[in-house]
Amino acid sequence: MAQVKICGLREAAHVAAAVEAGARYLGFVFFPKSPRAILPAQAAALAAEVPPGVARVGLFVDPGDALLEATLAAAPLDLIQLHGAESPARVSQIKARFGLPVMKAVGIAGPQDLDALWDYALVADMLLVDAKPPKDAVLPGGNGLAFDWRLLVGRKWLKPWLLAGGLTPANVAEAIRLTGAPGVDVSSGVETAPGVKDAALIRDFIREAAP
Ligand SMILES: O=C(O)c1ccccc1N[C@@H]1O[C@H](COP(=O)(O)O)[C@@H](O)[C@H]1O
Repeated sequence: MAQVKICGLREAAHVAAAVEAGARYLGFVFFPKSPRAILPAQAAALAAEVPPGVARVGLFVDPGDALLEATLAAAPLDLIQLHGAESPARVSQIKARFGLPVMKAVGIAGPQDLDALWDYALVADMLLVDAKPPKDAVLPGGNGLAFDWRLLVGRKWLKPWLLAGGLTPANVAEAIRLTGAPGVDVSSGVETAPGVKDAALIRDFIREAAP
């Protein structure tokens, strides 16, 4: 049964829907350019309602220490998701300085991108295997774009990992079957418009991913 992360949550009703349906990770986006961006104080209010056993994930894009410090001081988080161009050294530095596990996102467009997963597996606690964004994209993730899942067939990494990128209630079961992903992460695929989550889609997604 695949573990599910629902990312980009901003409303208590959607947090509750995800938790009740069995989500294992809930993501809060601390990247101002995202339509899913949330303030630390708002995330803190949502995070306070999350029961033990469900991890509260803070998503950052190339964050400086000051942003991490201020966000972590305001909102209780269990896992830091790094979704920018952070180097392996920066991942190690953030882990050491802030004392939280780190999940590093790696964008995949072709077989040449898979090597980076090995480098990050040495320093990150988890990997997030996502589609590489188009060159002109404003967001480095959360674009609802999938990559060729066949690239992952038969691959294993040293760390737990989640599959992401263009997943929806309609395709997530096939994505898990093909790749063997132990977990999946979704944002756009459970929305009716960018940044607008839908409780029914959240439930559908979790049911399809973790039947
Ligand atoms: O969701 C966002 O707005 C976002 C912004 C910046 C970086 C990553 C973001 N989301 C992550 O992107 C992937 C895939 O999202 P989608 O399902 O294709 O929309 C997922 O890991 C989100 O956590």
